[in-house]
Amino acid sequence: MRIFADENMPLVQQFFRQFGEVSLFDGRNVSAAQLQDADILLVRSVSNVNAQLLQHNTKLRFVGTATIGMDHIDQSYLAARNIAFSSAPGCNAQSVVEYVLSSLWCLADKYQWQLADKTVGIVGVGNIGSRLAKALQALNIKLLLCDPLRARNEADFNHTDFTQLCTEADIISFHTPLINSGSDATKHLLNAQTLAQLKPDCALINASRGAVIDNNALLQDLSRAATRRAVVLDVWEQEPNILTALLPYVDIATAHIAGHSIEGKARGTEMLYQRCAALLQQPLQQQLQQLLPVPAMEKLQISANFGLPDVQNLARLLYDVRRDDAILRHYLQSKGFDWLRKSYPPRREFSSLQLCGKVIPDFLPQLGFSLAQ
Ligand SMILES: NC(=O)C1=CN([C@@H]2O[C@H](COP(=O)(O)OP(=O)(O)OC[C@H]3O[C@@H](n4cnc5c(N)ncnc54)[C@H](O)[C@@H]3O)[C@@H](O)[C@H]2O)C=CC1
Ligand SMILES: O=C(O)C(=O)[C@H](O)COP(=O)(O)O
Repeated sequence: MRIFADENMPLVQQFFRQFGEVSLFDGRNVSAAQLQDADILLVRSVSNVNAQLLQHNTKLRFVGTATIGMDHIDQSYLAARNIAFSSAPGCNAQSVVEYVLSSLWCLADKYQWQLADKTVGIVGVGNIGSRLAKALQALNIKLLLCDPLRARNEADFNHTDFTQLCTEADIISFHTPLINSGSDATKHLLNAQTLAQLKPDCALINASRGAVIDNNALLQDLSRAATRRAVVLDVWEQEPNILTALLPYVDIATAHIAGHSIEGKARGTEMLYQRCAALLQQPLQQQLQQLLPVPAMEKLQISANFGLPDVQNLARLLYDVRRDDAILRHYLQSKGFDWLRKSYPPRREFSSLQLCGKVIPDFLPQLGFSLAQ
């Protein structure tokens, strides 16, 4: 069995060698000729899997993307060819939540906000959006939730229409898939018209897909003297060739790494491994927990005096998004966007640090911290 995998897929050898020979490729530049012998194809978001890429391959049985987003996969084409497909739903959801939390804390420091006075609008309340909502509730932050699909299917879902959310939110965080057309399209959901409806100081966070915000319209908006909004962008239109004119206006700019915690990426590989094992009717020989590196900090003692104001310091032990903003601003021009992603420095999730103490406040597990056994 021949397995072809993106070179940026951690632990792929360890998981997949059980099924056969693993060959690695550069996901952004992979060609149809390279993949003609693949039985199993494992990609990340930078490879468009479609008729053109698979034109020379007649034996492919499985395509897996170690990502949540699937906008790079032509699923109808795979179904028509009877090729099994899987994404990795939720694999890096916690990583994105921690990115957004770190961004909020950085903005709160920079602009001296009291986050408890802010109303955060979450657009797209799936795996990431609902975890984020739980974390923000733990921090006593007011929420508006917008998810028309959930509103249609769940009678008790407290939905706020996007237009209303635009006028009422102090901060908006986007967590939708990229949907190009139809009544729930998210492409350019935030455009010149909807940007004009926002409060002049409404902050924006986009860690979903770049094209959910019309980047040219955003540039126009941010260039206006009347606009005073804080902006966090992890994703950009036309990656890797991003609109660099936005950078001076953006408070936190990162290279599509919100989901790139060690756990988030490796969980994606493991989910595809489990799916493949089921498809090939093979036993599971590997488990992520055994393959993850030991974290630099394993345990921390919490005293009875630990309170909500201490959470930010605790979280910063593990991740501060300003590191990634600084790396982008320093290296984007000389090394490029894809280099920033490929050379991403290690980041562990909150759960890697086990908290010990007689009384652990409820808000800590709600934020994703784990308790010592
Ligand atoms: N920056 C990064 O590193 C990462 C980005 N992502 C992006 O985040 C997206 C969301 O991830 P998950 O929460 O795991 O996906 P999910 O599929 O669990 O949830 C997406 C939610 O968006 C809702 N939705 C769809 N259309 C909508 C619309 N027009 N308005 C409002 N809500 C809408 C859906 O009903 C669903 O509840 C992914 O599709 C991916 O594009 C995901 C992981 C990492
Ligand atoms: O899961 C997703 O969707 C993402 O956007 C990933 O976190 C980043 O995807 P890659 O480009 O690393 O595949």
